[in-house]
Amino acid sequence: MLGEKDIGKKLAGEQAANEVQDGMKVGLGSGSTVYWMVKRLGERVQQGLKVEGIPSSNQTEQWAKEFGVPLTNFSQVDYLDVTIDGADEVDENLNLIKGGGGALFREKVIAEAAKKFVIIVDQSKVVTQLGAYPLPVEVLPFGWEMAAKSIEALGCEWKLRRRNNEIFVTDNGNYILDCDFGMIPNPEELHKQLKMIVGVVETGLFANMADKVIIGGRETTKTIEA
Ligand SMILES: O=C(CO)[C@H](O)[C@H](O)COP(=O)(O)O
Repeated sequence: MLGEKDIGKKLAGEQAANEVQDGMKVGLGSGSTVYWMVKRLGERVQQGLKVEGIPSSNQTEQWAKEFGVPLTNFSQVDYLDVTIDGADEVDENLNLIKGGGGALFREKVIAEAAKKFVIIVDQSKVVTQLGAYPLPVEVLPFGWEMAAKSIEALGCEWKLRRRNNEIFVTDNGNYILDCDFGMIPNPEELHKQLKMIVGVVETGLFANMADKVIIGGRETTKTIEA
């Protein structure tokens, strides 16, 4: 049986998939909310919907194949009609923290490539200000310790992400630093500062990018548009 959060994720994911139109090129985000979106999209493909997706992670690629969503890549298409992705936090201005699953770099690429960027979350992800969730920052393995020192100097405590006692390695072969900055009053400025640091590949701050957020509750969804 699904818990309350999972019901919200499923409702939001399915609604976003239901809004995809015939012929669209779709950026497929990552995470457990995206799972429901890809599953529903696959059902619609079986019913005749024509779409092509670009996945943002190996896991999403696997789900797309499992559910029968046709895939393409950036050598075949130069834009996406819509990208649908989850988030770890969403603030009142639709700024996001992403990267809990470690797919933030590819997620940012498919978000940038899309005419419309739609976020799907359960109610628990909505906050007044970003920062309770530690900010994921993807760094190159070579000299990551140097990048970590520079990031720390911006005022955070960081942890190198591990999984099963091993260093977590992204689909791009990089590491993730989970950075606790406390509350983040200016996400765009912090993102810019982090991107200046040598070795930082991408940050999980998605400032002023989302066009629409679908929030799944226990029984219904609520939509906020930018
Ligand atoms: O940014 C992400 C992965 O890098 C995910 O979209 C984010 O972590 C939300 O995941 P979930 O839907 O499982 O809560």
